[in-house]
Amino acid sequence: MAGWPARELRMFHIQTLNQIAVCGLERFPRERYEVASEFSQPDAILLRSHRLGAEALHPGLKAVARAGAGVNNITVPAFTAAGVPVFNTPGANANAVKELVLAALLLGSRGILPGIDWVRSLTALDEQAMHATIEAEKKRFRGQELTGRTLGVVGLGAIGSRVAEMALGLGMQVIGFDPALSVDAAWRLPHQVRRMESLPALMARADYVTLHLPLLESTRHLLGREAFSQARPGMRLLNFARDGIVDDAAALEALRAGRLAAYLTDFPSPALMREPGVVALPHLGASTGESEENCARMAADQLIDFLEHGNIVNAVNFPTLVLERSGGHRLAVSNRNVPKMLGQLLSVLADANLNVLDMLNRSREDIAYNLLDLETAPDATVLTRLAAIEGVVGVRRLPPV
Ligand SMILES: NC(=O)c1ccc[n+]([C@@H]2O[C@H](COP(=O)([O-])OP(=O)(O)OC[C@H]3O[C@@H](n4cnc5c(N)ncnc54)[C@H](O)[C@@H]3O)[C@@H](O)[C@H]2O)c1
Ligand SMILES: O=C(O)[C@H](O)COP(=O)(O)O
Repeated sequence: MAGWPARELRMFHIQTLNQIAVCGLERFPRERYEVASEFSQPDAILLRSHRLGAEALHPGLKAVARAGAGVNNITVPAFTAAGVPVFNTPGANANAVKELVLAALLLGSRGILPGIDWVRSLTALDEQAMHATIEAEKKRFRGQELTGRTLGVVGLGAIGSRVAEMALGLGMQVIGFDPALSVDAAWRLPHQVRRMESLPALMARADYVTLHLPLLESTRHLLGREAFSQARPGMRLLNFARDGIVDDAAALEALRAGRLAAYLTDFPSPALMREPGVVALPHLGASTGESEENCARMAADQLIDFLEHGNIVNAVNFPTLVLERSGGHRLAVSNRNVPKMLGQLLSVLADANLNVLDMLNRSREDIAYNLLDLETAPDATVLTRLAAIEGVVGVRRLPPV
C-alpha cells in the first residue's frame, strides 16, 4: 500500500437509511467497513423505500444501493450527473411479490375477506344456529374460479414473468404487454404467454390485470380513465407495482360504474380506503424474511465489488462493466458520454508516463464509465488533471488488491 494516500486508506463508511437485513450488513468485512445510520459523509448509502434526493450528495459519496427493485424514491438523475451509480437488486424480491399476487388473485375472486368478517359477527349464536345461518347465507359470498380465465400481465420483467408462469400453472390463459422487454426477460418468459401489441388490446381481453412495471414519468397514471374505459366489465385489477401508476380517482369511478369488480393494491390512499371492492395492503410485496435477506445480500455484494474494484453490476443509471483484477493500480473514471473523452484521459496518463495494462470503457445514455489498470501508481497530480477534464464527473483510485 506504499504511496497510498492515508485519506483513501480509511474505512469505507456505509450509511443505512432503512432497516436492512443483518445477513446483508454482515457481508461488509469489519476490517474495511463501518456500517451505521448516522454518518454525515458516507462513502455509500444503502436503503429501501427511504426518499433520497440531491441533498445527500457530497464529494465523497461513491454509490447508492437500493435493496429492492423500485428506484422511484431516489432522484436518480442528480446522482448520475454527479457520477454516482445507483444500484438495485433485480429479481431478489420477485418470488415474494409473486406469492402475494397469488393471494390477491384469490382474494379478488372469492368471498374470503367479507366471509371472514361476517363469520366473526356471528359470535352471539350457539353452534346449531351458527351452522344453520352459515348454510343459509353462504351464497352471499359466492365467487369465481381462476382456471380458464385470462390474466393480463403489464410488465414482463423479473416479477411479471414469475407471475405469468404461476398463472399458467393455475390453468389461466396469460397475455402480456411490455413495450421495453429486454432480451433476457424474453428468454425467461414461458412460451404460452401471448404478447399484446398495446395496453388497450390487453385491457379488452383480460379478466384480471396485474401490474409489474416501474413508476416512471411515462407510466404515471397509465391506468387512468382511458384505460379503464377499455376494460372488460367486471375486471379485477392488481397493483403490486407502485402508487402513481394507477389514477386512484379513475379507479374509484371504474369501481362505482362496475367496470372494475375489485381493486387489490399494495398502495392504500385515503380516497380508496373505504370503498367496497378495494383490498389495500400496507406495501407488503417484498416483506418476507427471505426477500429482505436476498435483497440485502445482493445490494451489499454489489456495493463491495464497486467500492473495492470499481465493477458495476445492476446499476440503474450506469453501464454494466466488470474487469477482472490482474494486478496493477486501478482507476475508475466517469464522464459525460461525449466524443474525445477517452483520448483525453489516455493523454493525461501518457503525459505522466503511466502504462495502461488493461482497460474497459462502456457507456449508457448520457454517462460513460472507464476502468483503467496501470502498471504504476498514479499520483495526486494525475488524479487532479483527470478530474479537471471538461466532462469528467468522477475520478477514483481503487484500493490495491
Ligand atoms: N409491492 C412491492 O413491494 C414491490 C416489490 C418489488 C417490486 N415492486 C415494483 O414492481 C416493479 C417491477 O419490478 P421487477 O423486479 O419486475 O422489475 P423489472 O425491471 O425486472 O421489470 C419491469 C418490466 O416493466 C417493463 N415496462 C417498462 N415500462 C413499461 C410500460 N409502459 N408498460 C409495460 N411494461 C413496461 C420493463 O420493460 C420491464 O420488463 C418495480 O419497479 C417496483 O416498482 C413492488
Ligand atoms: O420496489 C421494491 O423493491 C418494493 O417496493 C419493496 O420496497 P421495500 O423494500 O420498502 O419493502
